[in-house]
Amino acid sequence: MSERVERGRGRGDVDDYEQHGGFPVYRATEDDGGPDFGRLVEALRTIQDLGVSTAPPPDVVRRAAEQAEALVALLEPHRVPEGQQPGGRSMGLPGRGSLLMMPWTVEKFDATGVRSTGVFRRFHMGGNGAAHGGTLPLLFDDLFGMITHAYGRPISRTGYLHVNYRKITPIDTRLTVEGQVDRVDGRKTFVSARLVDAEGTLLADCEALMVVLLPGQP
Ligand SMILES: CCCCCCCC(=O)SCCNC(=O)CCNC(=O)[C@H](O)C(C)(C)COP(=O)(O)OP(=O)(O)OC[C@H]1O[C@@H](n2cnc3c(N)ncnc32)[C@H](O)[C@@H]1OP(=O)(O)O
Repeated sequence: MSERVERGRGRGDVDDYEQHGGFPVYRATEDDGGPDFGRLVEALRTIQDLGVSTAPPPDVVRRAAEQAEALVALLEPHRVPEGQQPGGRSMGLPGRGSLLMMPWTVEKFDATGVRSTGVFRRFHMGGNGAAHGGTLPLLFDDLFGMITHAYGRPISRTGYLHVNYRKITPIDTRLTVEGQVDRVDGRKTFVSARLVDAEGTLLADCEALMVVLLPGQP
């Protein structure tokens, strides 16, 4: 991905990252967390699934709480500042190894657009087997960040994001999201994307405005 980062630069209005605002460009790696980081993240996601889909007896709850607290104690001494943790920067892992982002896999990443596939998991569920409505903007917003970056635009933030929920988005079902830059107007980058199932049925579409940050803007 660092290669992609380099390739993306220079196409925007400002190719010097010192000249505009926003967060620093963090170095992205394939396996910054080492060979077991993917296992850890996947186990933590499964714990999130189990946390919302099990009803264990009290003694199991007590033991699970003790083990969870032991894991917290193990990891706690290793906190690092933003940009130094592998979570969110491990480009070889689903969702870049982030517990916040959808654990999806990027299939296409270039200036013509970005495509990603994956499933909404049990812990993403809102009700009746459907993904929570708030998880779709997260999926689209993260995709738009990648699209903007792949297009070579300077660091931008989302000005607005409009989702049309066309059909129920099922959990535990492989889906595809794909989008692209539609138009650039000064600091404004207009982007759009579609979420479809394996048959190509449109589940949701989204359009958004990404605004290039000015120097000093956070
Ligand atoms: C390349 C890496 C990509 C990373 C992607 C990260 C994705 C994210 O999730 S970011 C988090 C969510 N977003 C935020 O927190 C943003 C919070 N808002 C802000 O910081 C500011 O409002 C910001 C920077 C977007 C715009 O503020 P400001 O710099 O004052 O710009 P402003 O002059 O108001 O707007 C610039 C242009 O955009 C337009 N615009 C801005 N917001 C909107 C909006 N909501 N609707 C319509 N137009 C808008 C303005 O009309 C203006 O247009 P024009 O140049 O034609 O007059």
